[in-house]
Amino acid sequence: MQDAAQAGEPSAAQIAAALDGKTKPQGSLGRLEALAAQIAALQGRLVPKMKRAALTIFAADHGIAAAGVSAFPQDVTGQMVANFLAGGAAANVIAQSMDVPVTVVDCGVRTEPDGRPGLVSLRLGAGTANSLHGPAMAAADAEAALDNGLRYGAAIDADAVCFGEMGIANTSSATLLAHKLTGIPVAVLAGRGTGLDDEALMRKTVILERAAARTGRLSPRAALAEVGGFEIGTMAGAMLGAARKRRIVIVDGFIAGAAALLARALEPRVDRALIWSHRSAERGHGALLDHVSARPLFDFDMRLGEGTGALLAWPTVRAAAAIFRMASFADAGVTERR
Ligand SMILES: Cc1cc2ncn([C@H]3O[C@H](COP(=O)(O)O)[C@@H](O)[C@H]3O)c2cc1C
Ligand SMILES: O=C(O)c1cccnc1
Repeated sequence: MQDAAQAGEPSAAQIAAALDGKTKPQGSLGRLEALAAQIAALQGRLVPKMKRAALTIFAADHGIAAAGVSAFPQDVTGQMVANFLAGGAAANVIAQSMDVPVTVVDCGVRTEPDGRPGLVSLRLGAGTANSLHGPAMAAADAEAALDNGLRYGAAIDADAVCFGEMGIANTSSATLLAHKLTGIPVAVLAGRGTGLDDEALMRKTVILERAAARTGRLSPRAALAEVGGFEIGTMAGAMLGAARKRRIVIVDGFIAGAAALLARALEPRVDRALIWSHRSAERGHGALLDHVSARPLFDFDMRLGEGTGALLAWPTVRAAAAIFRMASFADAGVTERR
């Protein structure tokens, strides 16, 4: 639902009229026009500013990794954090190709990364506990993750924020969180993650169904505490913080999608800031997107995370904002349709 425009800001009708007055057949830029309208409504101006994007990668470890739900060992989380800081990961090279700066936020990697430029510490511990046996984190840590994220997200100096994540076994935490928030069955949401084979996926599904059965219906905050992750909670808070400052939030894949579900559950108005970048190849992502009636911009069979999908959407978001700078029929002396 479109929010009512605030005093002095263009209404949805005024934004639509501005787009319709540009030198093109009405609606001919298709979904780019819908994106443009969303950006103008969020910023409350007819010529929105969309110059700078920034990527943040939220990283943390997950106790449920001990249940054998990932194809990779837990140490890879910390090793990849070092790789991000050295500039060697997929997210780094894609971001660099677009001049987008990268920040890594340590939300609770098992072994604390060495302080390096580009690293922000919002650590809540050395990873979560195994949610198969008990709560992943204390209620106070869930609250702290959201608060840390809120402050961090509000302080990012960019017109659009891309959020990615790193955390071995976090497709499991995202599956459980999305299940608790939406009621979509675990078996629909659980996927291959880093590359489980058929048998390992069956085992993962059984394990996650057991973990889900440990608790009943949960509030959003309780769901984060019971089955979530430090990086997922911090990212959800950052989505809220950035959206409150009227920044576009470009949502990445399955795990970021679960964080967005949490952010929406806490504050439905965040929706006006969210742009769902891509449909991940991770099994449950389609069901998650359908649940929020989101139609992502593209489907590249990607299933990496790190914010790689969000980054690829950035040039399209920037181009969408630019169409407000087109000449109108009147400005350019172009004859309008009969
Ligand atoms: C080398 C490597 C780089 C990654 N970059 C993102 N992920 C992705 O895979 C993980 C989730 O999958 P699962 O739940 O199966 O562990 C997350 O860290 C996610 O960001 C990676 C995974 C690996 C192995
Ligand atoms: O869609 C994602 O974000 C994803 C999928 C698999 C593994 N890591 C991330």
